[in-house]
Amino acid sequence: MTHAYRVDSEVGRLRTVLLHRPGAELRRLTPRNNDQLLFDGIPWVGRAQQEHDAFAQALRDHDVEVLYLTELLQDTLEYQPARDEAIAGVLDDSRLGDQLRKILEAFLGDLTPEALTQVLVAGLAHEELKTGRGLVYQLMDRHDFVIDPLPNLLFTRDSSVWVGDRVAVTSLAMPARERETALAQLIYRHHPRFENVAPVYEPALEHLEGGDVLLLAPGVLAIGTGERTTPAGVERLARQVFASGLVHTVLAVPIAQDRATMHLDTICTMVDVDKVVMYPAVAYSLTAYTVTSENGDLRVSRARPFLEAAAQAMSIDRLSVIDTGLDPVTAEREQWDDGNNTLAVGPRLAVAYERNVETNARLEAAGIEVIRIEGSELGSGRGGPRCMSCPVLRDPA
Ligand SMILES: NC(=[NH2+])NCCC[C@H](N)C(=O)O
Repeated sequence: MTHAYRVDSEVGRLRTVLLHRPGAELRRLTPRNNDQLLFDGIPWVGRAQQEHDAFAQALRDHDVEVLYLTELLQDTLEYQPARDEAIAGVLDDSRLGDQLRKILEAFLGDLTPEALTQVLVAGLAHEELKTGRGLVYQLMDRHDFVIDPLPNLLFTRDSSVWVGDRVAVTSLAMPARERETALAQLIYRHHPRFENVAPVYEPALEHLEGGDVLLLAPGVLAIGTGERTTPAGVERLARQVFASGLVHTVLAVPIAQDRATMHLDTICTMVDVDKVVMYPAVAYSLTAYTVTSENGDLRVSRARPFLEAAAQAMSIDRLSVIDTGLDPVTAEREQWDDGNNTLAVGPRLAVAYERNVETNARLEAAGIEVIRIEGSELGSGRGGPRCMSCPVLRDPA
C-alpha cells in the first residue's frame, strides 16, 4: 500500500508519527558510560517503557497512528540489500581490525532480521560475541562494546525530519549518535511504506540535527545553530530545501552552545499556527538571520529579533509567545526538564511532561489544551515529547 506522507507545519493535526520504544539499549547505561552516551542518569528501564507506552497510547487516543522504528527496521532487514548495507555500516569501524571484523561479519550474517535489529539498536557487548578472538578482542576491556548501543534512538526527531513530502535524514553531531542516521536511512530507503519518498537531505559532512529544525509555516523553517547544528549544516539544508522548491525562507537562529539548550526545540516549540512556548530567559533576546535564495545563491540578512523575523517570514502580524511568566529559578528548572519541548497534536493541543507544573498551567491559561504524560525516567536522556517523536503525516494547519 502506498502512503502519501507530508508535514508542512508543527501544529497541523497529527496523523502519523514515528517513535522508538526504549529497550535493551537503555540497560547498557552505567555510571561509567552515561556521560558519553548522553544520558544524565541511569534510567529505570521498565518504568521508562511504561512511560513511553503511555505516551504512545495518549497519541493513539487522539487518533494518531504510531509507527515503531524497530518494527520498520525489522521489516527492512528482510531484504538482502538492506541487510548488507546495515552490516557493512557496523563493520566500517576503525576500532575493529581485520580479524575481529571478519568474525563479527560472520556473526551478524547468521542473525534473523529480528535479532539483527536488536543488535543494531542495543549494540553488542564483548562477552556476547562468543566467537570473539584475536588481538583486538583480547585487548578489549570486558565492559567495551563491539558494537555501541544507541540509547538516544528514543529521540526520533533528531535523526530525521520531514519537510513537505520529503524527508531529511540528518547528520548527528555527537559520536554516540552517529549510527542512528544509518538506521533511519535504511528504513527510508528500503521500507515499502516510503517507496515513493525522495530524500531532500541525506547525511553529509556538516552537522545538522532534527531537534534544531522548526517548520514555522509552510515554506518557512527556523533552524537553531549551537551545540549540535553548525552554521554549515544550516547552509547545507537551506540549499537543499530551496532547490527542492519546498521552502522559501530559512531563519538561522543562534542558540547557546550548552547541554541545557542543545537544540532549538529545548527552548521553543509551537502550540498554534501563531503561538510558541518559549523559555522566558531567551524569548525576547533570541535573534535570527533570514536566509533566502537569490539566483541560485544564498542571501543572508543582518541579525534581527527572532520573533520579528519569524512573523515576517510567516506573513503574520505577530508570532506570540505564551507568557510562562515564571520566576527565573522555576523557569530554568522547567526548561531543563523539557517544559518548552511540547509536541502539538493539533492547533492548541499539545503533549507535555506533567512535571512542569507551572509551564503547563500557563499554557492552559493561554487556551492550550495540555495532554500530560509522565516522564521521570524518559527525561533522564534530556528530551521531551517533541524530541521523542518524528511526525511523518500532519494535516495542513
Ligand atoms: N530534540 C531534542 N531536544 N533531543 C534531545 C536529545 C537528547 C539526547 N540525550 C542528546 O543528548 O542528544
